[in-house]
Amino acid sequence: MSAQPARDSSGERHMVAMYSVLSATNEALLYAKTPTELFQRVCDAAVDGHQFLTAAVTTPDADTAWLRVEAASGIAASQLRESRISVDETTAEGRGLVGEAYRGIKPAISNQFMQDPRTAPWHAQAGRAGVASGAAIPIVRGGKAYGVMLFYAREIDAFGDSIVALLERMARNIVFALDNFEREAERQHAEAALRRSEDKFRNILESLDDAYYEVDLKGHPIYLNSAYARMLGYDHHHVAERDYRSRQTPEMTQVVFKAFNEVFRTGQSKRSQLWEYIHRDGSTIQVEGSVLLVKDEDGKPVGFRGILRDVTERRRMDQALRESEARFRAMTNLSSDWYWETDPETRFTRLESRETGLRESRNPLIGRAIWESTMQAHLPGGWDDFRALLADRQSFRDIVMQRMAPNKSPYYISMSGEPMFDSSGAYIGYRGISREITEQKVAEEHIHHMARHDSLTGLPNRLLFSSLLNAALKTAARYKRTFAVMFIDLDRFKFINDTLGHEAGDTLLKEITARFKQAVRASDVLARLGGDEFVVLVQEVPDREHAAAVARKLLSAAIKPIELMGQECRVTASIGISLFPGDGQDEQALMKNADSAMYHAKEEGKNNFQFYSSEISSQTLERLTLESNLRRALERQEFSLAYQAKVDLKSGRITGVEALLRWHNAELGAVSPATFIPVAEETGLIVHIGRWVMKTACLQNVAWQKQGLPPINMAVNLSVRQFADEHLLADVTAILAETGMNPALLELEITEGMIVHNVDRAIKLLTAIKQLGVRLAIDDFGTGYSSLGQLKNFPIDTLKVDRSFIRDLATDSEDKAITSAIIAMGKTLSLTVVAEGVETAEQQTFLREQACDEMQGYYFSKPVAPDEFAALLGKEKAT
Ligand SMILES: Nc1nc2c(ncn2[C@@H]2O[C@@H]3COP(=O)(O)O[C@H]4[C@@H](O)[C@H](n5cnc6c(=O)[nH]c(N)nc65)O[C@@H]4COP(=O)(O)O[C@H]3[C@H]2O)c(=O)[nH]1
Repeated sequence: MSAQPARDSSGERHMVAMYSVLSATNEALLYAKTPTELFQRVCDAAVDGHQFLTAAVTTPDADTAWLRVEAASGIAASQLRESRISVDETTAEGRGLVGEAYRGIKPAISNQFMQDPRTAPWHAQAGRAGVASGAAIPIVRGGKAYGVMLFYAREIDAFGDSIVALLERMARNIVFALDNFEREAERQHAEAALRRSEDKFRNILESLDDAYYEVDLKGHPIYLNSAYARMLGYDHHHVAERDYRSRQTPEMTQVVFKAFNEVFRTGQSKRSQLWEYIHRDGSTIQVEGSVLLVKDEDGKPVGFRGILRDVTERRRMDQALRESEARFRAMTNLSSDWYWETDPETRFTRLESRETGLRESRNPLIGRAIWESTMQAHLPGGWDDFRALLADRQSFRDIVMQRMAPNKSPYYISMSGEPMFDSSGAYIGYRGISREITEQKVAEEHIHHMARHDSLTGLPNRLLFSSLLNAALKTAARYKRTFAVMFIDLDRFKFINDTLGHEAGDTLLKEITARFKQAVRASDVLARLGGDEFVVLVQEVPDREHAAAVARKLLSAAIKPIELMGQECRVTASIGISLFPGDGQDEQALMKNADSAMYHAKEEGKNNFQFYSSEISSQTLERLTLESNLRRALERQEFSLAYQAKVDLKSGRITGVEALLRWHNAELGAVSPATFIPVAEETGLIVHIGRWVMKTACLQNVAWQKQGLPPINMAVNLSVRQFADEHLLADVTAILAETGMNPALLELEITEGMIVHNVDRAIKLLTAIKQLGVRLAIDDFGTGYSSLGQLKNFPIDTLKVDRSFIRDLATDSEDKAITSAIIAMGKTLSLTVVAEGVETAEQQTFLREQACDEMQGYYFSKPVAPDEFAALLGKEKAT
């Protein structure tokens, strides 16, 4: 239905009023904050100018099609709120102005409301309110009716075309305002969402451990998170004040600038850049950084953003790890040890060494446990013991493992290890080092063998013999068996050794060893106790005759001729036998008794064997007592020196003195040197004793001179063992220095036997002694094998003619001849000739006639105590 024409008379007045309504509604549009407020203000404005009785804005309920009054103003407002209006065409309430306008999307006008059948349902109500005409104007949005504005006027024909057009404009303005509200709501919504997302984003950035930055194209900070400030040691406020360049070295700034520049140019992000920053405390921190180009909506670059991670500690740890790894590697490279690690099942996972791996090839052990190799563990229970130890997670040190190398030589390693646990304390395997110790082991075994064997003959030594004897004792005692211990001493060995030299002696010992071995059974034990002493443990000896048979075999083995240094020699043996159990129940008794039986055999003329008997032991005891006392004589200060003068045969004046050793023992009394010197020789004690003699004699000589006595030569005897001692020269030198003795006054007496073999050594040693300024004399000359001709090779000063030639000078013409010859030859060699053991005037006269230089003997003086000798010398000085 179209609007009926409004009355002309009131038309203009209406239009003016309508314009003011329109401007009022426009104002409402400006100020209203919500659609409801807007609707109310529009309705108020429409009613305010009394243009309309009532104005309302309605919207249909989408579900029920009933209209909801959003806002209403004017006198019929309250009725309107209560009245039922629908947009449903099928109902009477839906066919009114509002329903029509809504559905038709155009104004529905009723200028004679009370007569209009469309508005019938509301006539009663309208009549009470004085409604004469009505207009429903749709509020059209997006081509659809959003709602309907309803106007009532008190006049008929109130809604002419121009009024309706204005109302339609009003509706459009409302729509504009609604759109604005919606846009604003959307904007606010978007803004809130943005704010929420920004907050979220910022929260995330703030909770980061890594530094986050956003800078503009000039590098000025736009946003830096707090981790950024923390990383550099500043508070948040400070760090934002300055750009990154102030916290970097100029060189680093260049590096960073280049990276940013490249990102700017290429648009490509950069990651894992390694930069350095200067921390607030001045230290340098290492940072791994990324740069991304930030663009605006138009794709124009506006800045950069990225993450910075402080990797100082990580890199320091990496570096430390690398260094420690390098150190470890250098160590394994330097040492010959292997470093190894295993998994929890003790299978090797790592094996490192200078050569990497085991000796023969690569690492056959990787992936295997050590007991899966060909190695054997040197543990009492073998690998079981080792596995038990590992199961207990015990550390172990220097466990020796062994196997045969392909060439059948033994191969040893020593292994040390400890369990490994991870950071949670869980066991993860073993680690340790191993080293090859084959050489050491072989050497140890060699030493072990050497410690138990004699190096010259390869026979068991005293130590090994002792343990074998003890083992034999146990078995024999348990099984009631008998055995014999035989002590064997070679009779002429010392002589051969002294005259033909050590080499000959060694050859002899080896030969005798071979023969003795043949003479006994394999089950018997032959050992060398030292020197020329052997011992045999003869197993299963049922009676004395059996033992005697073995002894006889040994004797005949010894006596067979042997060629030494081109000479045929013979040695004999003396054998002493003790029997188990009759002659002793233990090692000590059996050995001691066999030893004394052996001495008895010697006394019985050598080259025989003797069984132990209680009678012989007393004699042996004597020697043993002597020996044991002698061993303690030095420390007990039982030695002294006697001094025997040497006299010039022409002038009769004392020219020198010989120091002679005396031993006085509390138990044994005065023991003659002829008795104890050989024992001291045999036992080697003579070396210490001889040193003591030389030192005491020198001190005495110096003391006499200090007493004002004239300086005289001091002769000291050297023994075979002393001469053979490699320290002799050093000893003489040291004694001279210690005592302050004039070397020219010292004369060392040696015997021929000492120098005839190993002539080269003797010449060298004697020459060296001479170079000290010390004189040398040949003692007991004439008894040995040396000829005078040989003597000229030695740097000798004095020749002492042996006492045995002097003794019988008066009666023995041969001795006379020999003595004269020795004196004459000595003279031609410019040696001082001294005659020993001069006891009578005849002897003296003879010697003087032969132009012998000096004499020594009881005739002038016996060996005397130092004081006595000093008196003798003092007396002479006085004359
Ligand atoms: N019958 C007789 N004998 C006389 C006469 N004049 C001296 N004697 C003795 O002859 C020995 C001389 O010493 P020797 O030939 O070197 O013989 C020494 C020497 O070989 C050795 N001896 C003594 N003292 C030492 C020493 O300090 N070191 C070494 N290695 N041997 C020593 O012991 C041997 C014996 O020494 P002693 O008993 O002191 O015997 C001394 C001395 O007392 C005499 O007129 N008639």
